[in-house]
Amino acid sequence: MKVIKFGGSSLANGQQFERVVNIIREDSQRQVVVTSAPGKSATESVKVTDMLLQYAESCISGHPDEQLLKAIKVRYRQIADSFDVSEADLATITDQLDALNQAHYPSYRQLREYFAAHGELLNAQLLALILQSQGVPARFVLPTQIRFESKKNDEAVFDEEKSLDRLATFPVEKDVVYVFPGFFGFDQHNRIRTFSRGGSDITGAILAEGLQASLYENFTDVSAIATVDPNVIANPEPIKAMSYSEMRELSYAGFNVFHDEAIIPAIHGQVPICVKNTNDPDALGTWIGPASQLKDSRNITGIACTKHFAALYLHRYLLNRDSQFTRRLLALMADYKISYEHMPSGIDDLTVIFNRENLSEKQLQEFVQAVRQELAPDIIRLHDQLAIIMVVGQGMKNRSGALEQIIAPLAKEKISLQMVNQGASEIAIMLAVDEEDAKRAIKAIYDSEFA
Ligand SMILES: Nc1ncnc2c1ncn2[C@@H]1O[C@H](COP(=O)(O)OP(=O)(O)O)[C@@H](O)[C@H]1O
Ligand SMILES: N[C@@H](CC(=O)OP(=O)(O)O)C(=O)O
Repeated sequence: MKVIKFGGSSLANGQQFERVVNIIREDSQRQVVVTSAPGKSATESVKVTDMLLQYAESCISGHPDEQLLKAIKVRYRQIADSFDVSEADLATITDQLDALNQAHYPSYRQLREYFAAHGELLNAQLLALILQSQGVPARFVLPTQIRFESKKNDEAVFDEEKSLDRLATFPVEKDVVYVFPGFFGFDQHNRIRTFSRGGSDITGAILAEGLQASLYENFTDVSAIATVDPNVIANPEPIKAMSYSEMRELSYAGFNVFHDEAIIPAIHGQVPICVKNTNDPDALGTWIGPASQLKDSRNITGIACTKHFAALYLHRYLLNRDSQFTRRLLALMADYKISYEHMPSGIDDLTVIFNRENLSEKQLQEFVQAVRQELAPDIIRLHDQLAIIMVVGQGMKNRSGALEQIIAPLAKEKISLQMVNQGASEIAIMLAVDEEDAKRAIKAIYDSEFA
């Protein structure tokens, strides 16, 4: 049995749904289907999830945007119109949108999540109806198996163990196609909670693990994962195969074609993943699995980049002897809700690199001031507007000269390197450069390996 997930671009309109139906019918092993909400395509410029979140804000403000609600219904109607879905059946779906603003929610956060989840909830119901109308024995499944724990601060934490327990008793009958909505599940109070954005990939992965699928197929709008984000460099080399660890490093560092947290259930279940293109289903796509099964591994598999980082450099004589220094720094970071990404250190120096995207300038300055006061470093320096480039490759493991090969093209291009970390992960090298140099740096490294 295979789990097959379709992203928002694959389910954006009626034409895309036709392709999806054909892909499901083509292989009788494709029995567990996960849907995203209708996304963007050449003709649709907005994701339904974003429309629902905007609608949620209008309801919170006390002025529900009825035009927007209508526009969301139109998205589902346009899909239904491409098939044989009756008015009555469509109404069972769109009526659920009318009910959104009538329910009571424990918090605004939960209201937003509940509204957003309806993008996938309704799309899965619609796909099940469409499959049935085409003679496929499809069943919609409310994902009560996907479990979250709502914490005191209202955060929802995914509970893999409880989810697996529930999935262990899920009966997969021969020839039946099960359609699950992605992106959300239920907490201990049986209230809807969602993953972070792009989280339908995680639903697919946990179903693949829990139902012991032979393959997790993830259908999107590119024929393979490329060595570099195609929005940064045009027509980059495709990656035919890579290890779970390579994919996790690359997706965390900026390849948002696949959610980084979706790798973990796949690893636990040892289910290989194949990323494929709904618009070109015969293309081989990218295979992701255990490193031991890779036939050959290049020095560099991929180069990912994320902007909006800052580095705080601290210097104090004999800093390494002060066992409390790092602990107090991390406590301050927790107070400001900043989580660090990298922390290279030396005898007298420590740099902490963090994503500052959700910090205002004022919050950032307050944090720096608090560090100055609490820790009294001899030198404190903030380097803002950094881009983090992760160069990832299974082939770099235990290979001397890997770092030199990556850095040499940057020196040639006179790009100044703010930081390098070839730390805990033996398959990834982190480079920090000024944001304005990021694209040139990626191109220089890419050209030296692939051009
Ligand atoms: N390295 C990469 N290789 C391929 N696509 C990438 C890469 N990095 C980012 N992307 C982007 O990811 C997109 C697919 O992800 P997404 O838009 O979330 O699709 P879906 O709608 O299927 O969930 C691609 O169209 C591409 O713009
Ligand atoms: N629809 C949700 C969840 C998701 O996974 O979407 P997609 O598969 O289109 O990335 C989002 O937009 O975040």
